[in-house]
Amino acid sequence: MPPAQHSPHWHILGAGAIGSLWSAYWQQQHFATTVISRRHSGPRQLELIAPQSRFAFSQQQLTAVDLEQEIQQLLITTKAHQCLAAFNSIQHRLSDDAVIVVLQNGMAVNTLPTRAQQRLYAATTTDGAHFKNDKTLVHAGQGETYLGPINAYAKQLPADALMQQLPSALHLHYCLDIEQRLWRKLAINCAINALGVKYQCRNGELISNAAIRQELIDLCQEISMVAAALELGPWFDNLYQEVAKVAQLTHNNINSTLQDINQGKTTEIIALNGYLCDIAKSLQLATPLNQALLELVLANSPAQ
Ligand SMILES: NC(=O)C1=CN([C@@H]2O[C@H](COP(=O)(O)OP(=O)(O)OC[C@H]3O[C@@H](n4cnc5c(N)ncnc54)[C@H](OP(=O)(O)O)[C@@H]3O)[C@@H](O)[C@H]2O)C=CC1
Ligand SMILES: CC(C)(CO)C(=O)C(=O)O
Repeated sequence: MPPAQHSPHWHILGAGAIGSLWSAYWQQQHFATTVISRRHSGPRQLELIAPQSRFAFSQQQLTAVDLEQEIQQLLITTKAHQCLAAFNSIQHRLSDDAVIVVLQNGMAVNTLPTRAQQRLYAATTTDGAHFKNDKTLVHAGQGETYLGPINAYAKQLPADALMQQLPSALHLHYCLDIEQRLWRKLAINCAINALGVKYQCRNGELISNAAIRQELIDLCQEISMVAAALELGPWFDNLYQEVAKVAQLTHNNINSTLQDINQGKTTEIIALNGYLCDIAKSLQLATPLNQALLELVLANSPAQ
């Protein structure tokens, strides 16, 4: 079926696992999408294996140089440390009133030099997606995605106007406190990921092993201290309990930082514990546990 008339055309910058997942579901709804790739131009045939469905889809790929069309709607799903460079590579193609959604871990969304009337949103997800091979994408866990406005112009657009453009197969929630949600995810990742690297363990062992659990509790206290100084709210007061719930729910997971290291990839650690340590420093707070874990992960990572 051809794309519905007047349906939005989404460009996806960072078509790895999450970006391709969104592109698959958009295509299922017959929305036009274009993937902006660092390396390739041309079509790509893929298959999505999801909890409730399985279907073939294709991606139209273009490099930033080959882009001709003005971008009106942009989803950014690079890793956090890739976000600014990726954004800068396509800036000139963005319309003055483009809608930009940044879905990734960390806070890089706050560094993007958007123009005054561009609408900037951030999103955070507990969906799980990975490529089984070059052509097969797996939507491993149906999660929840929270999305909300970052700048004043985005706040002016009614939530429905944006939500009806997004894939209906995903569990999406519009929220006005998206910064708070990003911080929650950041705190959870700061607690789980580097410690998982230190002990080379799955998430569940962080709470089932008494010695590691004590380290996790201490780490959570340090993160809560920073959150308290930033007045992020009572959710962070019982951070260990929140982290333990996530570790339990994902007990069989190898966290994404450990996976990146195992695959020889650059990790997002600078955007996680690195970001937290920088904020703490600016508040004159000491975060020795986060700092030590940051250094440990960097020492185990390929060049950042
Ligand atoms: N996968 C998951 O289950 C989850 C992921 N997340 C978060 O979502 C974000 C995306 O994760 P994920 O999809 O797994 O990551 P991937 O590494 O699979 O995807 C990132 C993509 O960005 C591309 N990219 C990087 N720089 C550029 C650039 N300058 N121009 C164009 N493309 C670029 C990469 O392309 P190249 O091939 O060229 O490197 C890659 O395809 C991360 O922040 C992650 O933490 C959150 C929850 C779950
Ligand atoms: C929640 C958690 C820790 C699940 O593994 C994650 O987001 C990650 O691995 O980055």
